[in-house]
Amino acid sequence: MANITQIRDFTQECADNLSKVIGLDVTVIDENNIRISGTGFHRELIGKPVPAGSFFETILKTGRPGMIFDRRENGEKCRQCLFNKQCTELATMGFPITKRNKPVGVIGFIGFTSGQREMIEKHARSLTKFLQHMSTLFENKLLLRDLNEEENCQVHEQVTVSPKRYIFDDIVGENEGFQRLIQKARKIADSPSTVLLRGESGTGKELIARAIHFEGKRRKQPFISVNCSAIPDSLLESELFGYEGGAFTGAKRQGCPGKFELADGGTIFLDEVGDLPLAMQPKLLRVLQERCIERVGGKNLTPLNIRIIAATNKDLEAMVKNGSFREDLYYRLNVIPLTCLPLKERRGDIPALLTHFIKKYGNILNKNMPEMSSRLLHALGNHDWPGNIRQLENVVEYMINMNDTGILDIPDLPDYMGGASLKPDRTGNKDPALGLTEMTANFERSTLLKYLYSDNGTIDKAAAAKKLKISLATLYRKLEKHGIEL
Ligand SMILES: Nc1ncnc2c1ncn2[C@@H]1O[C@H](COP(=O)(O)OP(=O)(O)OP(=O)(O)O)[C@@H](O)[C@H]1O
Repeated sequence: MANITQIRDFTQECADNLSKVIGLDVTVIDENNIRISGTGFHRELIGKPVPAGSFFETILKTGRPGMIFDRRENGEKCRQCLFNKQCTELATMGFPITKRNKPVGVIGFIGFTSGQREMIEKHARSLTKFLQHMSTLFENKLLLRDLNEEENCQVHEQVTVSPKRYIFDDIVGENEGFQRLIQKARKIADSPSTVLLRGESGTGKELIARAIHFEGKRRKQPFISVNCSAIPDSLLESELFGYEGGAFTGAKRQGCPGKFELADGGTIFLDEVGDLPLAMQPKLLRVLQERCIERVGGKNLTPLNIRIIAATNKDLEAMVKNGSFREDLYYRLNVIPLTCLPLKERRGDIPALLTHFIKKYGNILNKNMPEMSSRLLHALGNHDWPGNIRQLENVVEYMINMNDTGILDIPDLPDYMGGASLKPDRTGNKDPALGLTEMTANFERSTLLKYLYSDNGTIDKAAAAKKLKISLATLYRKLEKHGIEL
């Protein structure tokens, strides 16, 4: 269950803005008497406890708002405070922040000058009302967080409000095409425009969607991920758009917000958007066009401020042609198309990805970082990777679990990798239907890959050319012919 400390970025942002507009200092404390936000003098005290016996502590204990117009005259309210003698505040007012009727913090205004003291006295009523509204806003924020966490654990695991924060620096890959993609993604992180991520499964689409969100202006707001293909058609509409109380049998009495509402202010990631049933497509189109939603069983439109990032591995253009995907929706989604390259087109990134995953799973599984034999590196560099980076990651996780020699090698590979076919000197001639030309090309490709890696696993083109008795220029030509990017 969320506590006020978890929304301290938000409370600080509110405190800063309020202070700027109203001209008083603002502070917020949590249920343990720790100052979590503050402006002016109190900014320096964030993270520290407020003095024992303070006026704010009393508000927290009693759950009742209070004010001191002039500390010099109403001194009795501060008598218990340990800081009483040194305190330079002239006037103050505080309002409890409650969650389900229980005080969980206090928000208050403070005046240090006589001008500020007069302001508090003169506008006491409206300032109290204002603090009350702020307190309600914080409570709503906490309740929404709880709801998100609750939803996260519910039946539809595919719909997540995930805390996984990725930034572009977490994304591994030096391949030129991949770097171009990252540059474009960085450029549009702050923009509100819709993004359509394309690419095979496991190529990093969600990772990039998260990095766009967490490096953009919306980073402090929710990132809601929805896998459109995993939610039964009958539930999809209420999951996405929410429902009003009594909208259908079994509906919660108070209704329920949908994922679009939960993403308000932030980003919704619609994964597998190509699997959205035709009947749902006009509803998504409406959100894209009008930026508002209507709950199931509702009569009102709710305006939303959301960024939409969609992803698919489907051939949407072919789907538009055969009528299974609406053309108008396709164009609305395809504003900023970004394509993630399959691993086979960026094999040069395999060593760096392997190192990255070895480090990751070495840490997770609490094992010393194992090394990798160069023949395993050759073999993995040469594999087809139909499951792309996700498959590569799974293979590393499996091997680290199984290995106890400290050096990962071919025998550590999972059986489903087809052990023998991964031997480093494989020719790739598994398919009996291949003709001599393809067999020769496959052999040439795997030989190039085999020789490119030096014994310590690094790539050495000059040494490879020398061993293969070809010039460096010929080596480059062949690498290009086989689409090997290093
Ligand atoms: N460039 C990368 N650097 C580090 N890890 C990566 C990279 N690309 C993908 N991964 C990892 O690979 C896994 C799959 O990535 P992700 O879920 O983003 O792929 P996807 O294209 O969205 O897959 P799907 O289409 O199946 O949903 C994740 O664990 C992710 O962390």
